[in-house]
Amino acid sequence: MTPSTGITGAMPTTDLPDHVRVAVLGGGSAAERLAGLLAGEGVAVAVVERHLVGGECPYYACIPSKVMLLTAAARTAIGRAHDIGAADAPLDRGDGAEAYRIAAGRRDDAAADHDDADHVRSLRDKGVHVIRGEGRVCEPGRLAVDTGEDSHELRYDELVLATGSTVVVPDIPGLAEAEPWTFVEAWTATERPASMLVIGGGAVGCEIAQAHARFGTSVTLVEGEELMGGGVEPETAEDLVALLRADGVDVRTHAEVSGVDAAGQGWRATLADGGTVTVERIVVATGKRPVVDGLGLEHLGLDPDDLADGHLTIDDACRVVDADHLWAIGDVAGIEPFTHTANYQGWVTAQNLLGRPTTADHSGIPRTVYTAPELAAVGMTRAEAEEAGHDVVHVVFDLADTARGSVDPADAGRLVLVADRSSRLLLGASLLAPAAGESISEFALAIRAEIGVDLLAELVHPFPTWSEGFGYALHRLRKAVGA
Ligand SMILES: Cc1cc2nc3c(=O)[nH]c(=O)nc-3n(C[C@H](O)[C@H](O)[C@H](O)COP(=O)(O)OP(=O)(O)OC[C@H]3O[C@@H](n4cnc5c(N)ncnc54)[C@H](O)[C@@H]3O)c2cc1C
Ligand SMILES: NC(=O)c1ccc[n+]([C@@H]2O[C@H](COP(=O)([O-])OP(=O)(O)OC[C@H]3O[C@@H](n4cnc5c(N)ncnc54)[C@H](O)[C@@H]3O)[C@@H](O)[C@H]2O)c1
Repeated sequence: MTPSTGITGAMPTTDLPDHVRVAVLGGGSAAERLAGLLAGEGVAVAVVERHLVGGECPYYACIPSKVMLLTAAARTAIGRAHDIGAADAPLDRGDGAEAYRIAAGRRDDAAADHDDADHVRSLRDKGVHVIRGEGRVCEPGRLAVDTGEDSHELRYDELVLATGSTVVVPDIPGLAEAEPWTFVEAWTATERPASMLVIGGGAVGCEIAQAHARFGTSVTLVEGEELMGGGVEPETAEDLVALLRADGVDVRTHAEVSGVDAAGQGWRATLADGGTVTVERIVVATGKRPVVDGLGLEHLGLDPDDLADGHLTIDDACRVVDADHLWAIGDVAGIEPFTHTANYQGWVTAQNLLGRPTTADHSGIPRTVYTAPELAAVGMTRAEAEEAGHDVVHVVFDLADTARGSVDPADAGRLVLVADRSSRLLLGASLLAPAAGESISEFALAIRAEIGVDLLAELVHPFPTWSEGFGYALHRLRKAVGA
């Protein structure tokens, strides 16, 4: 399914500027933050967007997924309340179809029915030129923008690439014929499939799997490695597996889909171990790559085929290395690709373009999977810390061993903390707990501000919260680094 796009607020081509100080290619989260800040200080800035101003986050990604996950969690809470005698009506787990439809209505309201008029208005009110069209560099200092009606030439002094990322579809025989969904279809569909195979167990795959399972879809999740592809500590990845299984998801880690073929009204996936899974719908959630092709970067001396890891290399001011007057922010820069990073890099770049030298520090950027409970991580895993040459110590703390855990045992996951023995600094944290995305900021601050484990261990946490357990874990970590 291709969602409808609200092409509203289009600028008449006669009003398009010929020259701006800063041109921003792509109009997602990163661009909105940057352009708004620059225009607010009187800089002539244009944003060129080929689809929806606001990018993926408000319409297809962060916002719709969180509405569905939160609604699914509320539905599960009703079931639990019934189980402990606090609610009369039992949850009919067999029929989530109607609940899904209602949730999808809320979701589409939150996504403004894929109409970007508010985002366009907000930018224009700040004085940003919003140009609807596909942009590409035609020579240094010039962009050609295909507006659909004609080609407009826009001259710029500085160019900021904010073109985001695109889904990577694995090369599996027969998969293309099955017309697999990506996150776009999964988070815009008005009906939920009866059964679904999700390929890839990163944030996208886990969020899709849990929400759909909780609305009654029969979900199988196949991940080639551990869940989250090794990006979080193994204990919290195991907790996530247990959580999804408790929701009825058939989780297969270290598994591979070797082929897909038609089976009745659906699709049969054959796994490398010889097993098969037959489903109505296949969803691909195997990662994304930066959008660097077709932007005319060769006119700026860059060859997209030669980029390390497929993304542009930026310095700590967000300037593209080995290019002049070129900056990159958000997913296209390939560093901690989240909306909060896009916003942060937009701010850093704005400061630099405004003549206030500012460096980006990506050390304390949190990563959260919004399952219920949430999985959040920041900094390095112990494997990454060892690889980086640190003298690593780590502790694993079970949050069930807290007063809060005795009150709410179903939600207790684990906290893993990683520190460097010689510097006595925290290097990383992975946490599976309710609202982990909120409480991970404590560890993000510690990493970013280099607060040592001795002081952290003396912080007093409220009783009886999950964070009380952080105190116990930090005391153990202090002991582990030694006197
Ligand atoms: C399912 C899902 C859920 C997510 N949930 C979260 C979450 O909860 N929290 C979080 O922090 N992050 C989340 N993310 C990540 C987040 O969506 C991205 O990191 C963020 O949106 C990146 O912003 P951006 O501005 O770099 O890119 P985008 O939002 O992708 O914007 C780039 C824009 O550039 C445009 N463009 C590209 N090429 C051209 C061109 N040649 N001319 C004109 N326009 C062009 C595109 O149309 C697009 O609108 C999620 C991602 C997914 C896929
Ligand atoms: N809550 C959030 O902040 C949030 C939510 C969703 C997405 N995102 C962002 O969106 C981007 C894309 O997320 P994603 O989950 O698609 O990508 P990802 O790269 O984070 O995870 C992809 C997963 O798929 C696995 N995989 C790859 N190929 C496979 C194959 N052929 N078979 C089985 N497994 C395979 C990988 O091992 C990995 O675990 C990321 O940058 C992510 O951070 C963020």
